[in-house]
Amino acid sequence: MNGSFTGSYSENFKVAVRVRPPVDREIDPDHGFFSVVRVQDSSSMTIIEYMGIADNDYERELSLRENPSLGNYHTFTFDNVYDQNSTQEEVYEYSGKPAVQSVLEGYNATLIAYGQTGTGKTYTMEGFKFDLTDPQRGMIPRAVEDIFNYIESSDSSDLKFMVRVSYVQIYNEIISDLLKIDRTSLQIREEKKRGVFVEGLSEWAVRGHNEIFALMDRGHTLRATASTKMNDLSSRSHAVFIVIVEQMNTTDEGNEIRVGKLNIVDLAGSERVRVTGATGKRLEESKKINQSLSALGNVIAALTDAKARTHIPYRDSKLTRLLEDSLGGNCKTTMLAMISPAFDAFSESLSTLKFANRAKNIKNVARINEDVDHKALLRKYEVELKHLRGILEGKVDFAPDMQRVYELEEERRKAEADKEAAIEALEMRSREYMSEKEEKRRLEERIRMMNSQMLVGGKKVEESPQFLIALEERQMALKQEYEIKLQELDRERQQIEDDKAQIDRYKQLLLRQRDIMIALTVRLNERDETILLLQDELESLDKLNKQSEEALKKQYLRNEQLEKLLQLSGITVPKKEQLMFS
Ligand SMILES: Nc1ncnc2c1ncn2[C@@H]1O[C@H](COP(=O)(O)OP(=O)(O)OP(=O)(O)O)[C@@H](O)[C@H]1O
Repeated sequence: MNGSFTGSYSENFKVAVRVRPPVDREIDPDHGFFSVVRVQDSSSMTIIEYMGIADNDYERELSLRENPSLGNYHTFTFDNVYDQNSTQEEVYEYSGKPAVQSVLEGYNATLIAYGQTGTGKTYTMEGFKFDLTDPQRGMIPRAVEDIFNYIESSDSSDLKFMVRVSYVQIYNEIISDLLKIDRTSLQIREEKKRGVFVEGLSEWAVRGHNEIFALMDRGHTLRATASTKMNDLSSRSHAVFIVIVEQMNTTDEGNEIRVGKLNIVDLAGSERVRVTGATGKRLEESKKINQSLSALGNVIAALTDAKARTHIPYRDSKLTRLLEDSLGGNCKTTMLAMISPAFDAFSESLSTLKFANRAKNIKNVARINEDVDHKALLRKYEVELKHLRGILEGKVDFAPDMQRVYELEEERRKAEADKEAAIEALEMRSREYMSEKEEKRRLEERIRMMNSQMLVGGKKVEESPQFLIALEERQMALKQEYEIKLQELDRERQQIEDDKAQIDRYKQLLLRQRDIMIALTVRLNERDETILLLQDELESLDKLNKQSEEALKKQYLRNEQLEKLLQLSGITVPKKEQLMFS
């Protein structure tokens, strides 16, 4: 890889801290707010650890004023420290703009937002809406605006640009593409020329900020969809928005290509790691966030170890692997650590500051990525264009096929129209998303206002008429809900009883049938016995009959012998019939 080295090492890894203003829940309605953070100037700050016994912010403040030795004062210096009054514009100007400028010069640059949940990572990175007129817009809209302003202001026809974006998420150690729903379980690869990259991650060529905002909107929607399915996914995943700016400068010596890459990293809230009592899926999520953030801590510890360790454990998590170039590699990185100024968040804030303090010692070596890859898209397009021009010129010289030219022109117009329609649809979705976001913000604002009004009234919220009415309404609604539930239960009970009665009827029927069967069986047995008796009787009668016949036969033979004897003796024997009729 060609490229010139730039800046001192420390200039390539910057750490900034932003202290957000207190939010309503951190403000005492009677005494106001007392910050545990003192910002001395634009690069140093102190966080005060209270060692006394006072148990509320007001008394703590008084006792510290009376006896400052009750405080343990932790002082830090960073490249930039932003206090609660600093504006989005200031934060971008000092911590975002230099990264964008580096990208336009062909460097890799990364902005990492780190901190406890609710400390302002999203506010700093995105703001409320992607609107170029909103003063509260964050780093991303401002960076995108700057990139396209730069491109538009370059009036040299020798300079050509191509901007591509990707949006990737790491959730439970699984990498997925937020701009292509079907691309999940992606793998990280490393090539000598390209450095570390996600294989198969979609890249979208964009022509203006609206197209980028539409794509971000799309990524948000995908994250949100997953969030409903997978229970609060968005705040429990790390997300990286990637903007690649390729520029080709045509000079007499040939084409010079520079490829700058901007990674905007929104880490999962660091305090989530401590979720206790979580079970099942949430416990798994917490463990994975814990693992990846402690892997990040280990990489930073290894990179900043005075003994100059050679092994840096990038491969311990997907997050550190993905950020390998940004942490100790070829990149200009800025870590923005966010903290709350409230006493309640003291220990989280102190650990964030210690983490950021260690990160200050990371040394990156950044190079301009010149002609990083012969497959750089701009170069490819240029070669293709040259080839097509050659063909066209050849055709014009010989036989111009005007019909084909018209067809091609028509195709081009159609493709252009399709693209416009797609862009319009994306813009519309972006607007819808923004207005939803705005609506949500307005509602939150109203709730905040109502809460503060109720407190200003000097009454406890629980005693206010609005609260009592709302309570009564809620009770009524609950009562109705229970009544409906009771009716449903009653219906179910009735149904069960009906079913039971039906089963009883079947049971009776079966019992009756069983009795009939038994009676029939008894009768059949009796009949069988009668048949057997009759058979026995018949057999003995047959026997008797046979005996009689035998006796008769014998008698008959004796009679015949007697008759013969009588005849021989001359005695006439009357016939049987004669005897019978005489
Ligand atoms: N500098 C600031 N000025 C005004 N309001 C701020 C600032 N920073 C944060 N806030 C407000 O504090 C609240 C929490 O901020 P935000 O949602 O950006 O936190 P987060 O760190 O991204 O939280 P999470 O990790 O849950 O996404 C929001 O209402 C936001 O508007």
